[in-house]
Amino acid sequence: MTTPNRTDPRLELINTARSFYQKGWMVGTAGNLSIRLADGSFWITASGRSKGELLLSDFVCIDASGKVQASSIDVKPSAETAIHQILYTLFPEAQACYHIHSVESNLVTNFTPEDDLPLPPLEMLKGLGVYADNPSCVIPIFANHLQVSRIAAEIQQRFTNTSAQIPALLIRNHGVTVWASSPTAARNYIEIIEYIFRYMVGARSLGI
Ligand SMILES: CSC[C@@H](O)[C@@H](O)C(=O)COP(=O)(O)O
Ligand SMILES: [Zn+2]
Repeated sequence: MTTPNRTDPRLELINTARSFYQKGWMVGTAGNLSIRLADGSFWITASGRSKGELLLSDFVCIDASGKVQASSIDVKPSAETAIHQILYTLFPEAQACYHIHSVESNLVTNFTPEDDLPLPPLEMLKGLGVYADNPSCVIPIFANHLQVSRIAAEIQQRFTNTSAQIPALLIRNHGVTVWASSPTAARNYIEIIEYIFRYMVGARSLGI
């Protein structure tokens, strides 16, 4: 294993996973996080590891062609690596991709049978890059296939045909994924989209 230094991206992912775990968004082994490096490779959480207590050894490096790098072959990559891979391909500016399983991100996927969920016109949308008066914004919902490669293929198909209004997507009864140009931005996007989902669930329970 390589020796970590202060700029080792795995340290950022360990801290972020612990923070998301404490918020109840990465309980048990749920969710996966990745950071892309300058050479196109990316570090991703290993499959089935407790996200509240990740170690430097709980990561796999995937090279730009999608193969596990030789130094990581004894660790199994996240089962959802194909989703990170396709998002990095679709959005070349993306440097981080975070996927979490909050209760609210599951609940809101049942608010519509359609493959787009309208978001309320909240000020917080500006934090996702939506600047408009009374914005009309949607987040795409994908089916949760057991075969993750099918989810990745449908993401590819959809974003090849339609641009993304916000850097986030939902998988039905599963969770939310964001991509961003930096790890800090990805963390902010997760926190902002979660605030919006919490608002939506609260508003529905109040009947407004
Ligand atoms: C708690 S099971 C969740 C998994 O099936 C999956 O959806 C997930 O997010 C974590 O899978 P992993 O392979 O550990 O990255
Ligand atoms: Zn998941």
